[in-house]
Amino acid sequence: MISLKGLCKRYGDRMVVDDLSVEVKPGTVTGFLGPNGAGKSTTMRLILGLDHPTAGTALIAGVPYHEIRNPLRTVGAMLDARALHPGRSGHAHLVALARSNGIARSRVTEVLERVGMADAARKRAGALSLGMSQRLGIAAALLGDPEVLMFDEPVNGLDPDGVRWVRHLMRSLAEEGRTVFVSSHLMSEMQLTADHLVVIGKGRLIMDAPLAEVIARSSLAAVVVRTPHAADLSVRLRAAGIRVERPGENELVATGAAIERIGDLAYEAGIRLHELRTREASLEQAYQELTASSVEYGARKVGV
Ligand SMILES: Nc1ncnc2c1ncn2[C@@H]1O[C@H](COP(=O)(O)OP(=O)(O)OP(=O)(O)O)[C@@H](O)[C@H]1O
Repeated sequence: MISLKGLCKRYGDRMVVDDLSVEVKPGTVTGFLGPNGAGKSTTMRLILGLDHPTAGTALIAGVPYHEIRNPLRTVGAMLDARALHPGRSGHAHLVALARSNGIARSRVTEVLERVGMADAARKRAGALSLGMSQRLGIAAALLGDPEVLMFDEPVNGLDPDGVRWVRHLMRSLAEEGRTVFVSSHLMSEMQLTADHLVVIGKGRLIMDAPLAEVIARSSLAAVVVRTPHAADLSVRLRAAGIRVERPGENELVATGAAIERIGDLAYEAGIRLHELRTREASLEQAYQELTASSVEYGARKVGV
């Protein structure tokens, strides 16, 4: 579990993380979304004690990072896959990390196998492709078998196979009961990976809800009806306060009401239906609506 309470970070006169209160729960993949500069990486850095909050707290398993006795065994993170000594092999990097954290050397082999790079880990880190560096960064995060995992843009620059692999890994880590907190700009991928979403804009919380709810709340979510009496039904639905569009002679699209209500109103009016279905918005669409007013390459100025 990761708990943020009133978390704030100010750089100069900019509030880049602004009063964030969120609980990131175990057993789920929580996607962390927001436009460029929204404050996602800063929030992750604050959680990992790499920066000090201006106000508020960030706790992992109930304690601030600097009070965790065995950090690598409690939380694993990949913030920047390229942050490795380029001359050292991936294997040597993990062995050093394991040694300095009291983790058995056998665990290095285990995690390298889990990320599918048992062989490539013998190469110099500087000679690894971006995809392999990402895998190595993920291996390092998994080394201490931690209950909490954080990944900043883990699929950045990966090919479709790599993206799919990361998705399955995130899902299996959550199924093992771990807390998985992952940022990404790839909405189509997040829609397939995350159970829950935390969306921020200009450092502030915009949404903290299950993925399904975020998508259902989109104004583009609608009920599509096909009926030979579309004109009659439109009148009935509008009278009931439902927004209706008529894209075709025998078709209408209703928003702002559940599918059951549309079906009941049609039944009560004795109107025959040939089709009644929901139209889901994509996460991309829902996200664009949510963040429309936050897409700006700057944060709120303090006191403004
Ligand atoms: N050390 C720093 N000093 C001053 N400003 C900073 C510092 N680190 C980040 N910022 C600023 O804080 C804001 C938030 O940056 P951050 O990297 O957390 O956003 P992000 O949501 O991760 O963005 P992206 O999606 O582009 O990675 C940006 O305006 C950035 O320029």
